[in-house]
Amino acid sequence: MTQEFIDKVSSYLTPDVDIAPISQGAEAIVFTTTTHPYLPRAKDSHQKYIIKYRPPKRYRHPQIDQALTKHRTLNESRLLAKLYLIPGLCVPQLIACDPYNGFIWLEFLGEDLPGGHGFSNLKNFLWMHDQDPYSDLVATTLRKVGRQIGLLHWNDYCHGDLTSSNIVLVRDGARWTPHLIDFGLGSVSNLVEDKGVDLYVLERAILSTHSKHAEKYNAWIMEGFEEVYREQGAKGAKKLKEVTKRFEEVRLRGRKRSMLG
Ligand SMILES: Nc1ncnc2c1ncn2[C@@H]1O[C@H](COP(=O)(O)OP(=O)(O)OP(=O)(O)O)[C@@H](O)[C@H]1O
Repeated sequence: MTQEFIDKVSSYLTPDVDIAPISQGAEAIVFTTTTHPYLPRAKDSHQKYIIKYRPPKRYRHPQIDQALTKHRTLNESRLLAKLYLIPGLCVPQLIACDPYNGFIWLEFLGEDLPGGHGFSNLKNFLWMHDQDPYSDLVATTLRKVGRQIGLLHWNDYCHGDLTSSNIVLVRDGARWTPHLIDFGLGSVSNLVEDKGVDLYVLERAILSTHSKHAEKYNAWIMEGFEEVYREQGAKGAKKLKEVTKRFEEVRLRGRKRSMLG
């Protein structure tokens, strides 16, 4: 992560806002902060927030770059605000958005897993349980992951980059509640194609990182996903058929593609 960006962000936010970089992706630099954008700091509070910043891309024409940053920041913020209102769906709460400068402030989710297993995203959680992959805890958590995706799709939203790192687990006693993060490529969509691709991307992600147990893991995710649709009666069952059929087609296309190289 370049110091130049950190200094730029720090001077824009003023020194009153502490920032610690945690990730630099293709799109954005993500920081944690203990400062809320407009509430006073509670005494002894260890509350953390996320600041997601889309830096300018020098290779783009400045005006196009500004317009794109504004569009993507707004798109992600709007989606999060709408998704947060869907009962049962778990996404980070949107705290503030500065689309012209490419900043989003979010609720911080998750924690460090015990035993140095890293941050509590689904990928690390599955690594942590590599020795007990068929435990009730793993099965229940993966079904809950499937339910989150089911709820997202049933409400006609698609994620666009559904990997196991973009599913954060929040501790709830001895259990975990999956939350979906990173809606930078998300969309409002009723297209079965988009839903099939979401399911395929996650299936591939799990296959590539947890190949030994991937079949079982993906089956549990699909159980949770299907449950949500079936709860909607005949209409849900019909839509489920369409999505799973397209998922199978996307999978076949993916196989052909990987055979051809
Ligand atoms: N609300 C959140 N709570 C906790 N951690 C978060 C949150 N949002 C993002 N992160 C952390 O920051 C990382 C990057 O965030 P995000 O995926 O939104 O950015 P990105 O630039 O689109 O990333 P990438 O290009 O790698 O997909 C996440 O993988 C996660 O570890």
